[in-house]
Amino acid sequence: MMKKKTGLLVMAYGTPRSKEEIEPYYTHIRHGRKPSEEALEDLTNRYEAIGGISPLAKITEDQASKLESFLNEVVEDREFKAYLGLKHIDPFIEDAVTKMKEDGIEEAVSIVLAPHFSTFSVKSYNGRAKEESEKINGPTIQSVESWYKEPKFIQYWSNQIKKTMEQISNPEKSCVIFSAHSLPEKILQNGDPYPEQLRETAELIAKEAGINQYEIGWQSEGNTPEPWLGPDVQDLTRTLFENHGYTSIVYCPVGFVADHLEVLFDNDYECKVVTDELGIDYYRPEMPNSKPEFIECLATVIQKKLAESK
Ligand SMILES: CC1=C(CCC(=O)O)c2cc3nc(cc4[nH]c(cc5[nH]c(cc1n2)c(C)c5CCC(=O)O)c(CCC(=O)O)c4C)C(CCC(=O)O)=C3C
Ligand SMILES: [Fe+2]
Repeated sequence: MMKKKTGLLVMAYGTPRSKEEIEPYYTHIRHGRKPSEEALEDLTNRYEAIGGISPLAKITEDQASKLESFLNEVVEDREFKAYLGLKHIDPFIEDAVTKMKEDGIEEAVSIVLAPHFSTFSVKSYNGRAKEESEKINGPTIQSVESWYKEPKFIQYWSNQIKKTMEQISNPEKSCVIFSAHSLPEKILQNGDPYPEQLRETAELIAKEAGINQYEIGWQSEGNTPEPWLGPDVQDLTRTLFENHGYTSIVYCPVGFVADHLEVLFDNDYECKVVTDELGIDYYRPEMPNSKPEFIECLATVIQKKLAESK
């Protein structure tokens, strides 16, 4: 059978690969404005605290290449080639689209390695990809908009929670916090679906895992004067302890898919400072990374997208 060559555009946030790359990366996040010495030092120290640099670069590459292999095993009529396109560091999203064009790819499918749609995140990834392909008369791109309720994703987290609950001696006094990256509250004015999608993910996972003590929290908010979505996971931990006397908290940062700064620092360090202070137990199930069941989940999402246009 003739296999249709298909570009697999895998988009992700990106991370510095060395200490030297922290400044240009941070400058890109800040729309070209250099960070102050102080802000740069603060970010460098946070990377230092998780081992010098983030494991994210390697994990993202691994996720993309495993997804390519998996799809090539299960899909008979296509030959996928993965292209990594990053938001804040090279290879940028535009670089990936250009490369696909150079490689003679006419048809592509894209996915963002973040489950929930927001105008701040997924919309800008997909917009940049489309804009570039229009500019260079490049491949047509079918974009996955969100995959926060894909049953295999729900299954992944519910299995992780069940495993964690087995380690807890009195699970009836535990609470699960489902979280995602906070965004400026102004997204709500335009009816952004992001908070509702996180709520839906949480409800589906809780039902599947058979838990009824859970809350939604927000984490990693930016350092700007405008209001951000709350409650913040650290504040929420204190409130939950005061109101319910929970003896353990299970942090599930379901808005992310890998071990990176937001999880390894904002959860594993910052939230743990709070649970230690309160004298309660901290749990954080394993992130999906490139575990086979997660790669299969992403492949299913891609296959469903491609089936829509048949
Ligand atoms: C929605 C969202 C996701 C999830 C969806 C997605 O994955 O797309 C995400 C993921 C990530 N964010 C990351 C890193 C950073 N994000 C920052 C700053 C910001 N993030 C924002 C949003 C998001 N970020 C926003 C609104 C800002 C404020 C500046 C702005 O308006 O754009 C800053 C600046 C300093 C600071 O504030 O800490 C850093 C270093 C890393 C890599 C970690 C690593 O290297 O291990 C990852 C996966
Ligand atoms: Fe971020």
